[in-house]
This record gives sequence, structure tokens and C-alpha cells, in this order.
Amino acid sequence: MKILVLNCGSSSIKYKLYNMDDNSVLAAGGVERIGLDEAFIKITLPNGEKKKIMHDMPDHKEGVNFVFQCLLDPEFGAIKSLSEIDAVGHRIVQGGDLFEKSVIVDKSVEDGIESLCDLAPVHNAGHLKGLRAVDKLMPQVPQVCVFDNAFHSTMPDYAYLYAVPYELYEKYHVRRYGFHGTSHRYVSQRVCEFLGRDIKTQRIITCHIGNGASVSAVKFGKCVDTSMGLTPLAGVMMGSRSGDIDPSAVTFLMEKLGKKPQEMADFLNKESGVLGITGISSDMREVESAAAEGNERAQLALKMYNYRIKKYIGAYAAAMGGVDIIVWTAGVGENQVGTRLEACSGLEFLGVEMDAEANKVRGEEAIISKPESKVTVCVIPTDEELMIAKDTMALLQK
Ligand SMILES: Nc1ncnc2c1ncn2[C@@H]1O[C@H](COP(=O)(O)OP(=O)(O)O)[C@@H](O)[C@H]1O
Ligand SMILES: CC(=O)OP(=O)(O)O
Ligand SMILES: [Mg+2]
Repeated sequence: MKILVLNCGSSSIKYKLYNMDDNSVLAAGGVERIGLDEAFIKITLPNGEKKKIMHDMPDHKEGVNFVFQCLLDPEFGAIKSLSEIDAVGHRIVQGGDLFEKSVIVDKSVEDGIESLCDLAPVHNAGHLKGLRAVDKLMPQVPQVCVFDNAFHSTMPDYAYLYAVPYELYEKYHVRRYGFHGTSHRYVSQRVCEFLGRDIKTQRIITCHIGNGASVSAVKFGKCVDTSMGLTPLAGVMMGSRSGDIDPSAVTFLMEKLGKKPQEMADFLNKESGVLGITGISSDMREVESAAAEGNERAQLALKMYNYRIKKYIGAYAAAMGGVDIIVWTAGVGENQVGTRLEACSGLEFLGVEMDAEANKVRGEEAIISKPESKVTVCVIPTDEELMIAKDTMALLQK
């Protein structure tokens, strides 16, 4: 069975084609800059080489079209005919309280995702466009949606409710949902396999630190708390998102800057975080090298960034009555040696003892704490796409 996994962002489409007989990846790549000038696709070839092709993609339909065109390419493609694809699995960020499990797509699922666009303004609209583009091209092929918030649906009410009048929760479903759940689910399970431990006995803090970033508390296999909220804006500081901020600062700034609600949301989502503090970039590689060259704003941004993650680790150790494992994953978590070391420093009182030498790894499974550390700290590269492919297959085989 061949399953295509799509992660359609607002201006990008990441994809992986799996042969589920042996979980092998037949093709992988990503389209960037949809709707902008100089759009392109980057393809990872089976030998690991990368290929970049410029191609005009005014909208998601053309983006999806071009992904299929590349999959079919006689020279570097992976399939001979679209009929080889048995199903398509999508990452959907916001399922609200409509979707707490993966589902097969039909009209009501599409309508549901559309109704939730306001609650993940940067993400859901792109997912929907991708879904519809696939439907136009291959209407007979089943599609499955896997939701980022699903893994967090086990949070208790006292953790997910906001302290606003209860009727607002009942009427508008305003509560914390949490995101990156497919990743938190994967790394919490995988780290236990890696360490040979039973997940039902472990208190795990998972740090998914990418461009979007979130921290979760996973107690005995279930998520009990997570740092993102109603939307993926809350929690730790991110590439261009503010993370936690006093709501009064938001209303104060709206008045001062004369911004409407949507403009303010854009400001906090796209112009804040590391980008807002440094004025240079939201890309942590650039910020890290600017800091190394002595740029004070870049140094400040890194301190703020690492400090906020440390505070969440402390909070979640308290929430679970202790912590056995800390996991680092996603672009920054898998690669940024300094962030891992800084955020875990000063946590010796919790039993965290980092091994600076072992920590010098990038993008591979590793233990990065000392052998005598009471808390085991690990790097586990995430694999959201494989989880989505597995969920897709499981639903279709039901
Ligand atoms: N080698 C690296 N060193 C430091 N940061 C890295 C490295 N590789 C990727 N990153 C950072 O990871 C982030 C992107 O993470 P990713 O998980 O791909 O995010 P998203 O899925 O939200 O787009 C970027 O800020 C990027 O700079
Ligand atoms: C939910 C979220 O923040 O996703 P991403 O990291 O892909 O932006
Ligand atoms: Mg991601």
C-alpha cells in the first residue's frame, strides 16, 4: 500500500510518499513560496541528494499539481501512475473539539475544518486548500485527516480551561487545545522504545522546538498539559510568534498602534518572537550565528527563548510530581546544541545533569544527559509523517 502524506501550510506543502509494506520512504520534498514570486520545489532524491526546481505556483491547486508531476517524473520520480497512490493523509493543525481522532474525509469533515479556520489562522486555510486540490485531481482516492490537537484531548478540564466566565467556554468552545500532538505522541512513544522503558511508568516532558514550538507533559502515556492554547500562538517564544503575553499588553498595544483584532493577531503571529526581538530573522540558524558574532539583540533573543523553555520544563515537572525523561525534537530541538544545554542548565535540583559532550549531536537519537542523571535527557528526531501514514492505513483497513 502506498500512502502520500501532505502537510499543507499557508505558503508551503511538505510531502512524503510511503510504501507501507516496509515503512520505506519512496519520495520526499516540499514546495515553498506558493502564491509568491520565485516559488520552487525541493526534492530529496533516494541517494540523499537534493534537487531544487523553480516553478510558478499561484495557488495550492498548482502546488499539489506540481508535487504529483514531480512524483511522476520519468527521470527522478517515484511512481509511474497516480493510480499507484492508495490514499492521502493530511496533517491538520486545528480540529477543535469537533475532531479528537483521525477521520476519513467527507463533506462534513471539510465543513468542520473550514469552521475552525479562525482558531488556527496561520494553518487551517492552507490544509483545506490542499485537501480540495487533491480531491480535484484524484477524486476516487480516499483522504484522511490527522489532527495536531488530538493527542492533547486527554488533558483534564482544570488544565485546558481559561479562567473566563464558564458560559464562554460552553458557547464559543474557548479553551486550550494544544498542537504538534502527532509529534509529541511519536517522540514520547519512541523514546520509551529507545530506552527500553514502559511508557505507563514514565513522566515525560516533550519539547517540540521548531519554527512553531510547544512543550508537553506526558504522564504514563497520556498528555496532561501542553503549552499551546486556543491557537498555536501561546506558550514558549517562537520564530515569529510571541508565545505567552499578558492579554492587557495586547489590548494596550492595539490602542497605541491603532490595530484591529486581525491585524494584531498577524502582528503577534508573524512579526514577533525571535524575529521581533532580533529584527534579523525567525530562522534560528541565522540568529545563532549573529549571536556568535556579538549581536546583542540576537544574544538577548536566545536568552529569552531558552529561559522560557526552562520555565515550562519546571512547570511540567511540578504538574506531574516529577519527571523521568526530557525529549528534544523538531528543527531547533534536534539541532541546536546551545538551546538544549541552556534550557536544561540549573535544573540539577530536579535531577537533570546534562553531558555537554554527548549533547553535541544533531538530528539523531541520543542520550544527552550523564549516566548518573536521575532524569534522562534525549534527542529523538520527530516523524509526524510516518504517524500520519500509519493512522491513514489503520483507518482504511477498518
Ligand atoms: N542545524 C540547525 N541548527 C540550528 N537550528 C536549526 C538547524 N536546522 C534547522 N534549524 C531550525 O529549525 C527551525 C525549523 O524547524 P521545523 O521543525 O522545520 O519547523 P516547522 O515545521 O515549524 O516549519 C528553524 O528555526 C531552523 O533555523
Ligand atoms: C501548530 C504549529 O505551530 O505548527 P508549525 O510548527 O508547523 O507552524
Ligand atoms: Mg513542524
